Amino acid sequence: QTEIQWWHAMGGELGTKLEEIVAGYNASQSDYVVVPTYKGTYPETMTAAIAAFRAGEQPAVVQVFEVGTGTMMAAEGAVYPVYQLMADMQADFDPAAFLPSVVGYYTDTDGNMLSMPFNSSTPIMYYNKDVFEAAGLDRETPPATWEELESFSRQIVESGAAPCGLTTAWISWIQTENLSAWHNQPIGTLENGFGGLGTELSLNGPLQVKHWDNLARWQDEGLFQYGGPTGGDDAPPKFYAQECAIYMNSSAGRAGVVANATDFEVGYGMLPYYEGTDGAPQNSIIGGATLWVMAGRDEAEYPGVADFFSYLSSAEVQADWHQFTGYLPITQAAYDLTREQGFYDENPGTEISIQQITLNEPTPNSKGLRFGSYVQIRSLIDEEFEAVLAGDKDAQTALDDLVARGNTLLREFEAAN
Ligand SMILES: O=P(O)(O)OC[C@H](O)CO
Repeated sequence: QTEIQWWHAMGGELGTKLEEIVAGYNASQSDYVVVPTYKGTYPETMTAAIAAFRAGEQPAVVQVFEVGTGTMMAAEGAVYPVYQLMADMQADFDPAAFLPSVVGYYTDTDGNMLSMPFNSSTPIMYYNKDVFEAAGLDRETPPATWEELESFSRQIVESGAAPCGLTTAWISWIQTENLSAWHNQPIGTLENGFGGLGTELSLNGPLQVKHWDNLARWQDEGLFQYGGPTGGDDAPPKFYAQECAIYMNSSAGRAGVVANATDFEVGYGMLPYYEGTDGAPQNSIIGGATLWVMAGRDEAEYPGVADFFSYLSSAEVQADWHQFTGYLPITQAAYDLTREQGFYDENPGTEISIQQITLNEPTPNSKGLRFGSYVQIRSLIDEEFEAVLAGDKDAQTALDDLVARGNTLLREFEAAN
């Protein structure tokens, strides 16, 4: 049997489910054994894979979050593009089977799919229906706008129903990148970087400034609690423990919510938008990750990788993964199967992610982003946001600094590629 190493970043309930899927594949045939290894957060997993490649110790497959796409695309020689692998191995693979918003993110300018969609998400809102009711709010109505979210949070805190209104995962992905797409605002030139390496960041506009200033003010007023940098690991427990009544996270935060938020009823909603913003709400953008195949492994492994990918994208496996985790059904067939199985009717709120990502035809501001060195730029986003929370800078200064620092990284990346 040929072993295939798969490095991934799925912890908690998601990691357990991933291992279950791998076990299902390994039991389904006897030529290959896929060996999954958890390598930490998305940035840690990607950094580990790049370092391993330099040392000649790369795994055959690595899970890379969506914002690593620009860097991986530029790493020619280190990756074996998926469209090429599937053609070389004559594997069962139809890019048209995937949802358009997913395919668009991972194809090159010639329309070739470079990595294998596996876990695509989008951020949504979760809220505590019981706390809403205790605060005198309608338990069936989540806030639709940021203005409502502020007043609901105030009512929740002032009534004593919960000590905090809002917490959120991912300041970068949710409160900056998706905030912008949802309001049809750019975060960079050249179609958020899709148009080429000469792109510059532009996420210091009035919308982003207003939002970061609001989050800092809401923190000072006791309405908002920060969940920490990168994915914001401190946010989920605040929601589970009923400390914060409203929580934003990946649609795949659902697996954790189902397992841990067991003492109260959870409601789901779309992301809020600022009243009176032209074009809002637009559509949210995808997150999550895809599987990149690394070059330089023993040739015997690649047919197995192709076979495993075909298994992973089958409607049954995808529908099961989608239903358990909250990740999007990445193929039309998995979406149809899930609906036929009655899952959306039996689990209200589980279709919000798909409705939100397809709410409107994506614009150049809302189809996603593609920047080199974006993993580092995300760290800058966290750093500058924390400076605003600490009262060291106002949001305009922090976002101006972020643009300047990020553009330096983009110019270095452009020069190196
Ligand atoms: O938590 P995930 O897997 O939905 O990913 C969230 C972000 O897209 C990561 O960049």
